[in-house]
Amino acid sequence: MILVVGSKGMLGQELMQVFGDAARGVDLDDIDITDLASVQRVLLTLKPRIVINAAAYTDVDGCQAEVEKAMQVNGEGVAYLALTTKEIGAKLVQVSTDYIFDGKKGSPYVEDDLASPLSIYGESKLAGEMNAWFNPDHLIVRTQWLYGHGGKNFVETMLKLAGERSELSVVDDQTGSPTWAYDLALAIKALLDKGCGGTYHAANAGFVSWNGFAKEIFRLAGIADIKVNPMSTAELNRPAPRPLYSTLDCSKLAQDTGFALQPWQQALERYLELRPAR
Ligand SMILES: NC(=O)C1=CN([C@@H]2O[C@H](COP(=O)(O)OP(=O)(O)OC[C@H]3O[C@@H](n4cnc5c(N)ncnc54)[C@H](OP(=O)(O)O)[C@@H]3O)[C@@H](O)[C@H]2O)C=CC1
Ligand SMILES: Cc1cn([C@H]2C[C@H](O)[C@@H](COP(=O)(O)OP(=O)(O)O[C@H]3O[C@@H](C)C(=O)[C@@H](O)[C@H]3O)O2)c(=O)[nH]c1=O
Repeated sequence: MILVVGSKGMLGQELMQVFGDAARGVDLDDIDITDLASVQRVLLTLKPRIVINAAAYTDVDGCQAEVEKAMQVNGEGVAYLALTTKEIGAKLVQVSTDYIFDGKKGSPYVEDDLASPLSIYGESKLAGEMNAWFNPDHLIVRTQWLYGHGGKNFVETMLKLAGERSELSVVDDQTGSPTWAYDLALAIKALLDKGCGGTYHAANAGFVSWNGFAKEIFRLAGIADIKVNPMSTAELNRPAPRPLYSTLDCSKLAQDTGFALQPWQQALERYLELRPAR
């Protein structure tokens, strides 16, 4: 059995869809990953073969203010999962982020590039990656700019704002690859099907700025009566610094599994098509 921890989250819900009957899900009502006794109770009872950790504290600005919570959920929680999965002979899949990089490389990041997080969220997720190594049988999958059904995300925020305003300012100096959580779940399945371990990057193909992403969301959603103005990250002045260029090179994933994520525009189009039904 595959245990999805954080199964009610945005990625967790897609993992439950993709793995179907092979998966069982737990979330905060059943397990608190910051509590070793809770992790041991659930894992020693259920004895999964694989644990996918999709639980995290993902509010990037929130992490900047709540450092201890960020380190506990995104860092220590992973240590507890790694130690306990090792104890029961299970594999640990840890989901991580482009925000472990500083965005100064100027070209897509490969798995071995040096991590240098700018924010507390990025630091806590890097701590989580390192803690995953407590279980030698681990798979770390880094992704970025996720959106999906049933989650708070940029696509849903833009569509909501379009109903309230006629003009928006969106940053045009941060570049990344918007990634559909469903496609990421398929990539994780492909990696597990091939028995892969170590670190992989998985994001939809191509890249864009948040501003360009917003414009494409409105174009595909048929929303013409909204103006999207450019804005710099400095002008937006959010509490947590973000990397300016953090696209992920996903060729290792393609080489080792034969699976490549579709271009981000196609994924977004499909997501918007399916959205009313979900
Ligand atoms: N969202 C994004 O843009 C990106 C996300 N990622 C990574 O992908 C993974 C999935 O992210 P996403 O689906 O957006 O996350 P969500 O925030 O949507 O879901 C996380 C889930 O974990 C639960 N959770 C929080 N704390 C604990 C805890 N202590 N014990 C057990 N469960 C807990 C949350 O419950 P509750 O809601 O009640 O707090 C929620 O159900 C994370 O590792 C994230 O860092 C990587 C790159 C981009
Ligand atoms: C709502 C809004 C956002 N923005 C900007 C702020 C930010 O730089 C960008 C996206 O906003 P978000 O709050 O969705 O971004 P953010 O929380 O930084 O998203 C990140 O989340 C974590 C969990 C990750 O791991 C990252 O890969 C990334 O997806 O758009 C505007 O410029 N105008 C707006 O009206």
